[in-house]
Amino acid sequence: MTFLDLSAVRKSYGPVVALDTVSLAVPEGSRTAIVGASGSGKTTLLRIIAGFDLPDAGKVVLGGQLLADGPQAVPAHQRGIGYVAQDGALFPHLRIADNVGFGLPRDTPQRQARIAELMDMVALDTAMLQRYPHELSGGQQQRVALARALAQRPRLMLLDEPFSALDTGLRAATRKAVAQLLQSAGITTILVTHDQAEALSFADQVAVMRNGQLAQVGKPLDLYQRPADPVTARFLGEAMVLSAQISNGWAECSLGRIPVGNTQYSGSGQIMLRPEQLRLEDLSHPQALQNPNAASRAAVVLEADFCGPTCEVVVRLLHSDEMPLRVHGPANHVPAIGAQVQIQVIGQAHVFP
Ligand SMILES: Nc1ncnc2c1ncn2[C@@H]1O[C@H](COP(=O)(O)OP(=O)(O)OP(=O)(O)O)[C@@H](O)[C@H]1O
Repeated sequence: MTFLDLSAVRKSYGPVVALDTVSLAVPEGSRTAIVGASGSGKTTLLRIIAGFDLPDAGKVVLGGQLLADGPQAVPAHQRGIGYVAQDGALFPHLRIADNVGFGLPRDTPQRQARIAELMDMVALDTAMLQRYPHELSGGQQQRVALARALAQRPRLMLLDEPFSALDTGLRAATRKAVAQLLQSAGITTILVTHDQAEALSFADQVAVMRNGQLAQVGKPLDLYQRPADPVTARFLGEAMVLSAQISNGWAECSLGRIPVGNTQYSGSGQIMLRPEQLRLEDLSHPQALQNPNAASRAAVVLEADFCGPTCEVVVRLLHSDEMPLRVHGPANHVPAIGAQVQIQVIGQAHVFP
């Protein structure tokens, strides 16, 4: 069931169109990630949902309540929406206890118990309550910011790049913990990020923004495997886009014949393969020689970089003027520069509609 419904929301700052007729349905209890390049309108959209900015036109409805109809709007503090900013925005001069309890009534016997309960929810030790924000790590500060937002028992939680200041390991762990916490509390959540991997792993719905519009909205796997266009494809991860002649469920391209997923289309078009769909095989491998696409898939290694668990190899097809292709291979087999190899294609290619 739709919990947050945005319809035809528009917002301009002078001549800059920040949001251009954005409509989005967010199901109750779900996690939606809004992902897009810098300046695409993500923060503007979040601020309009929170009530910090007003739309020029369009409606914002939450749980059946009309929050904004153009510039007619319910004020931010009456919306029941939690907001966690990029830097956590904790009050530096207040101890953690007062940061977490900032919006809670003072002088009530329940206050301390509620603060302790919130610390427990975000898996922080209550021994930290007497410290100041600068005495906590970045990840701990983000959890305090989340606890402060949860204190209001929000109907909807908005997270604006809350993990971006954390280093890689802490970032993934904090993201996972926050996702689990919000899911178990049943709080509908919207995460804004410019990190596509973060969006794909956090959310059950991903909305890709481009130039103030939603380019595509869908489930993470659907968007990754079946992007609407090459720009969205490349935004969500590495993608190889090849010209092809498509008919009867097959694409003829510089890599030979490849089965395609969406078979309705026929004619000339473009197909996409992800790097994990390509493998390199030694040309002397018996399977390589038997492959009917053997000639078109022969390639020479241009670059091979060892990257820890994998190696990244750039190859050029021997019998085509196709741009060099990037392949992720196992780290225990880094091919030599100049070696001749054969490309294996795994699974189906995606045809751009
Ligand atoms: N207060 C403002 N005054 C004027 N222009 C603004 C204002 N806020 C945002 N903009 C413009 O609106 C557009 C969308 O900005 P927004 O901050 O929503 O993008 P974003 O996708 O969140 O970007 P980033 O990832 O860099 O935070 C940009 O062109 C930005 O310059």
